[in-house]
Amino acid sequence: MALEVPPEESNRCVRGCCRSAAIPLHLPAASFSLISPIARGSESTVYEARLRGERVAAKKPVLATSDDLDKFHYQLQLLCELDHPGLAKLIAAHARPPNYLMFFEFFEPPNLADKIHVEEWSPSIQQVVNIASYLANTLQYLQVLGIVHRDIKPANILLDKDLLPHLADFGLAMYQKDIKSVSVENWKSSGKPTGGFYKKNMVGTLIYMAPEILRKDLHTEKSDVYSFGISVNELLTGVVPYTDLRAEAQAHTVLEMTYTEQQLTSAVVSQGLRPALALPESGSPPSLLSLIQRCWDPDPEQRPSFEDIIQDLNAIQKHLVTYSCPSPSRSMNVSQEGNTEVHHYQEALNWFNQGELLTKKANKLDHTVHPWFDSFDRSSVSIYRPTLSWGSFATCGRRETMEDTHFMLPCMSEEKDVHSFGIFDGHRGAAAAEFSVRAVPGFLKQFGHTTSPTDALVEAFMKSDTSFREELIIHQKSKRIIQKDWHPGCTAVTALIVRNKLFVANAGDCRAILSRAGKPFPMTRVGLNSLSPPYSTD
Ligand SMILES: Nc1ncnc2c1ncn2[C@@H]1O[C@H](COP(=O)(O)OP(=O)(O)OP(=O)(O)O)[C@@H](O)[C@H]1O
Ligand SMILES: [Mn+2]
Repeated sequence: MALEVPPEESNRCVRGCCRSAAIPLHLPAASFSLISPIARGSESTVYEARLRGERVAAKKPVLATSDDLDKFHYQLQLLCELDHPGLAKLIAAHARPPNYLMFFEFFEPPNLADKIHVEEWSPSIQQVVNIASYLANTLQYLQVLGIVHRDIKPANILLDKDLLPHLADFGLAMYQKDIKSVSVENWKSSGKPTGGFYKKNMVGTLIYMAPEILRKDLHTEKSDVYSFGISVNELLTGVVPYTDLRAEAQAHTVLEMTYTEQQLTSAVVSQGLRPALALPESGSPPSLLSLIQRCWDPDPEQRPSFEDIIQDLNAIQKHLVTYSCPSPSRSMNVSQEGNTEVHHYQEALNWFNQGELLTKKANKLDHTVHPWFDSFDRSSVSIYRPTLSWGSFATCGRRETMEDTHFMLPCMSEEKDVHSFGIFDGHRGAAAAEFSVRAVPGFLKQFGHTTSPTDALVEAFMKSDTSFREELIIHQKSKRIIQKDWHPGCTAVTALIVRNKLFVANAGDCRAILSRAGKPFPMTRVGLNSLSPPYSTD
């Protein structure tokens, strides 16, 4: 086998139907090796593997028929189109005989199912809402692309080290348009659906399957909503659906002893049987329990869309955050808002999460160098080390809601001599300020490994600005933001202290003032997007 792959062949599969500018689809044999199996399914085996020295997960499908091969190419085409931080990312594939393999970003076991039922992990309500919310965002992304996943369940959800969920297993995923075309074809050719049609369309895992799927109707986004609801309840209760057991090993036996497949199917379809809902005594907010019940409504039309789900979860999350960690700005927010129930539609999006998600993705890179310290003379042993104290106060002013945000990150990186603080003053709503308060420090950490402090600040500002605009456009396109001509923004000021140097950056009219021996010293110029030269803190 050739060691090198000609460049024109590296980004396409053997048939030429799968192409990607970014993902190599034809690898030299020497570039990868399979180490040991992680999971064996009926359709594929997943291995821990190495790809160009990196630890990855390799999925090797069982390819027994030409139909299996078609499915592999279909899945690969679909995966090549996806790019979202909430997914287990495809990083390469080998789509040529004799080896058909897909390589994914590696996630340390256990997956969410094993975490709940083998480790018997009991997440807090906050953690459940967080996971549900990230997952709903990912599913919303798929829905905008017209994709249904068709196998949402905890075993297909992988966790990163921050316990954020990444959706995996696109073995059954399809474009909604293709599901329709299958049905039309079948009706045309035989006048009624064939057995093959039933088999092809009735996929997924029984306990997570919506009644319409069990009735052999077509799968829609709302069938994914159903499986999502069952999964969130499972996370909340820790119990395998339709059993009262936490540990999976016995649960399967109990499930089989209690119901045959047909009995369970008919109970779910005709008698509205559902898993036992989490109890309010467990601390689950009633709004969360009602959301789960709406997700598993027998009528798909009555189930919320992922858009609705995200909106509900954001409201729940806000409530939880407000009560579990009151901060000056948060509590101010509550007292100012009182119990007004008016929610602006665009505020239903969780901009904090959006900003964080974005930088999380890139922060995975493992860096060792830190050029921020390069500008320091290492020979000067006795450099001045400032003693830091910090605090914040926020007040809402005359507005109805708080539109300003801030972050305080003393000792922001592994290097304890780096500290950062920032304030964002929201304009036309809090969206940009909420997004930036997570995005700017995220990007600062990221760029801190490649550029000088000044460049890192410039880059962090610019990148947050462009990313926020991109997010806005995406959500406007997906109709999560329906308000026309809405242009939220914010001004910003950030202070970055690296050892004994202070760097200040501002955009717009946020000001930083240094008090030097009681004398005010302006660090920023109002109205200009400016970066101040470094000031020695001594
Ligand atoms: N990227 C990954 N990193 C680490 N582990 C993974 C990864 N992808 C999959 N796994 C592990 O392998 C298991 C099976 O993966 P996946 O669901 O993609 O394959 P499958 O053959 O379709 O499985 P099944 O048929 O059982 O649903 C997952 O539950 C997870 O534990
Ligand atoms: Mn799976």
